Amino acid sequence: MTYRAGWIHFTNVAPILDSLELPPGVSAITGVPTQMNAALLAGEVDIANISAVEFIRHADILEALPDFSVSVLGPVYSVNLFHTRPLEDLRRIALTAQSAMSVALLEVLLRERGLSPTLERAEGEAEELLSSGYDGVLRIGDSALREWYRVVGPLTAERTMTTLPDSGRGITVTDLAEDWFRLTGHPFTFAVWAYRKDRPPPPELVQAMRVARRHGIGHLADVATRHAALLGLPERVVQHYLWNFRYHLEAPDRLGLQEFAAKAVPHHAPLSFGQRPGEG
Ligand SMILES: C=C(O[C@@H]1C=C(C(=O)O)C=C[C@H]1O)C(=O)O
Repeated sequence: MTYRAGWIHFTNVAPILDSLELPPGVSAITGVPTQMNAALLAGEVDIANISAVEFIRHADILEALPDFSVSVLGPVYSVNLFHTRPLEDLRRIALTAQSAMSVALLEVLLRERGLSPTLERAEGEAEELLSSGYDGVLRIGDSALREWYRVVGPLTAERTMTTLPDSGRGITVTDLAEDWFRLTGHPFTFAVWAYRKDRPPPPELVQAMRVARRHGIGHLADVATRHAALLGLPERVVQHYLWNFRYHLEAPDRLGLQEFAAKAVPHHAPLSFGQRPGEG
């Protein structure tokens, strides 16, 4: 029987997925986070890089690979709240239907501040939604990265990725991963590679993923050049964006994940991870 994978193929997973060669007997489909979350939970795929919050919510039936994640310490650049008033004054926020993780993170960050604006699902570009009745817009992934750069860019000799302002064109951009870092001092884990406990991946697939990741990270400049062209962004932006991710679910990432789990899903089942290479 074929083993079925579901990949969220945003640019941030390009260093793992672009050069992945699926072993015989493994097939793959792609989609946005909410589609892949649903596909895994419905049993339509056997493994997927899903929103970490769904892994936490379904910790009774899911297990995660022990050494794969999409995490960051500090800003992520592609999970953004675009807003036209200070956070404290926001009344109506448009959420993206693509994401489970960023919505759960936004809810935690608002609750920590004692804020309760109206949250509604609405698609479209942040700038358009901000001029049609919303004072905040949550966006993720490649389009959020592009919109962030349109608002706060361009980079110059003096303005680097770490010194760009957080506003432009009358819009402020709050990077949710950076806000999480200010609140907790921990990394934030957006995605883990989860599978149903009764359908663990064949070892050849996990090994192929490790090989692909090593290749991607070893050739990050090439990956960035290719994706900068696809995204229509400067190479400098995409190289920094990719370099900034933590792809190995290391101890600090797990700490951040546990802390998020305690805040967002208080009564979750214990999180389970497969064996690390060389363990057991
Ligand atoms: C950081 C990102 O990570 C993604 C965001 C997800 C979500 O918001 O549910 C899910 C998987 C991640 O790969 C992003 O795409 O901007």
